[in-house]
Amino acid sequence: MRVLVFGQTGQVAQELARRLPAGMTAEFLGRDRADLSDPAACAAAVRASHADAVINAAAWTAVDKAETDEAAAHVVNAAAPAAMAQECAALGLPFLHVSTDYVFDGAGTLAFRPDDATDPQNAYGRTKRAGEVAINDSGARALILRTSWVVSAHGANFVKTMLRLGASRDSLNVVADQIGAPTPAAAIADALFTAARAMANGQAGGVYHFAGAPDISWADFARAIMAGAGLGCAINDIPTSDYPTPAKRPLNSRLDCSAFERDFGVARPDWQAGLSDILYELGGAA
Ligand SMILES: NC(=O)C1=CN([C@@H]2O[C@H](COP(=O)(O)OP(=O)(O)OC[C@H]3O[C@@H](n4cnc5c(N)ncnc54)[C@H](O)[C@@H]3O)[C@@H](O)[C@H]2O)C=CC1
Repeated sequence: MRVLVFGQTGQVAQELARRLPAGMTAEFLGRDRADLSDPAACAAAVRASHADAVINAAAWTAVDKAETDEAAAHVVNAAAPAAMAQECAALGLPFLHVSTDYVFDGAGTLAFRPDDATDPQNAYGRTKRAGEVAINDSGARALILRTSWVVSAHGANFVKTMLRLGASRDSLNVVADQIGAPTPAAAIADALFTAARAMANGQAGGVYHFAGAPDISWADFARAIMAGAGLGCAINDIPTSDYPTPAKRPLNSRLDCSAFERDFGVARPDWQAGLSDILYELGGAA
């Protein structure tokens, strides 16, 4: 089975490259070969690929920057995936796309289910939601996998930020009223491959949630990182209101992942084990 992947240097794309299952080959398109600012070029890349399935692991992920450049983020997060999906529909290929908890408003304390009403609270979330809608409208057999708080040993993410700051500070203030789930990029890669194979064998797609377990606050996650890395940096709980950012973040990022486990047999990954693997890879484990 041959898979075309948009993305090469991102967290999920790198784990897809490292975790390619036996019996699958994959071609990875970095920005140099497929710029998502050019949707027609993305459609052409799908057409030229002769793949059995297409995975989009590339996205505009600069959440705060999207506030001031929403039009450009929209092209990358909505118009380009729409073009990919339309081409997949024309060719009869399964299309797998990664989306985000930020499509929800973050209200309440219950876990969001895939069919709950969306109401993004920031520009990034609006562009990602627009991508979902366009993919659904494309007629492609598509799987939209919403995830949250992606972490890995590469790229920019919360684990690496905490390790950098924790090495030089005695204490850090971290928001304690945003609850969600760290999700190892490695687990997302495995989930995408499982779903791609199932869909190539005829299984239907849909909108699914996939996030690590258990749910936790950013502050408690920071404590787990410091403990795992053997750093003595103390974490002080602060409310979101004490850490203003250009883009509003949802307080409740809990995702109900039961449908993905039911339909694809993949349970929520244990982020604590994933964190240990990341710290080991970075050489920072105690
Ligand atoms: N990072 C996170 O915490 C979360 C990420 N997601 C979603 O997960 C997916 C994967 O995210 P990550 O791997 O963490 O992101 P990342 O930021 O590590 O990687 C994004 C990739 O997209 C590429 N890219 C950006 N603009 C491009 C363009 N114009 N043309 C071609 N490539 C372009 C980047 O070069 C990079 O390789 C994305 O769809 C993202 O929206 C969802 C929830 C949380």
